[in-house]
Amino acid sequence: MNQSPIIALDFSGKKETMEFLDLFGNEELFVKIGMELFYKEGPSVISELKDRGHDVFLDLKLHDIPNTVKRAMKNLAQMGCDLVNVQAAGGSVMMEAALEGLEAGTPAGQTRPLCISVTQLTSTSEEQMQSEQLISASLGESVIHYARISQQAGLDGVVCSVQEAAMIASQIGTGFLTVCPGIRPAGAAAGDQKRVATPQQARESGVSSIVVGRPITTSATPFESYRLIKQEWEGGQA
Ligand SMILES: O=C(O)c1cc(=O)[nH]c(=O)n1[C@@H]1O[C@H](COP(=O)(O)O)[C@@H](O)[C@H]1O
Repeated sequence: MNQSPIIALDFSGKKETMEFLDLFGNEELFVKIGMELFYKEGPSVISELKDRGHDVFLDLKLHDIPNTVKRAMKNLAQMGCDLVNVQAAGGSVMMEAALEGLEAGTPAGQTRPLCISVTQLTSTSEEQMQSEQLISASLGESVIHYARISQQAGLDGVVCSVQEAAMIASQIGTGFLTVCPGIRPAGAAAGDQKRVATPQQARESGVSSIVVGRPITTSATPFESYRLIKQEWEGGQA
């Protein structure tokens, strides 16, 4: 998978999104389309981003009964995105169904989008997980458990925080993707994120990919912020 930091394009519409991307010139990016943008613009935003040469993570976090997820994934596979996701809490049968849908929908001659599951949102603390989801295990144990059932279902990896990534690599294997949001350069505001880490900590923990939104999208100089985060993530000098 493309190793560039994945930029979360959490914008309200296409115009704002494209104006933002124009600031990056010809840089080939890995971008993430979330619910806000997709629910406004629909599939056309994916093809426009692909036409601009970007890799696309479509982050809709599917979580429904297996039949519904399978049929939805069949449609998403036809949109040309590179990476999609589901909520691991939907269960292993739902995750298997997601893969079946993706395989059925992938046009002949193309590779199916990678599929990862969200374990515990990076905006969730251990205390909140235990009191609201009534999970008595630790947050780390819950993430590992979800990672294990996701791998058994055939998924390509998980979304987790940097804090759990090394444990997943050692217990599940390094070929299994760990895609980590909650990335904050030193001193940046955490906002609603609870399990945060710097790009350097992400690199040192061996995560596969980082997802970065507001530290880039709300910056006065987005391309410069992206460049610095990428440098720190790759281990170069800022
Ligand atoms: O699936 C995701 O992408 C995701 C999972 C998760 O556990 N936490 C999380 O923050 N995300 C997404 O990652 C992005 C993080 O954005 P910032 O907090 O602005 O950097 C947002 O678009 C979230 O929707």
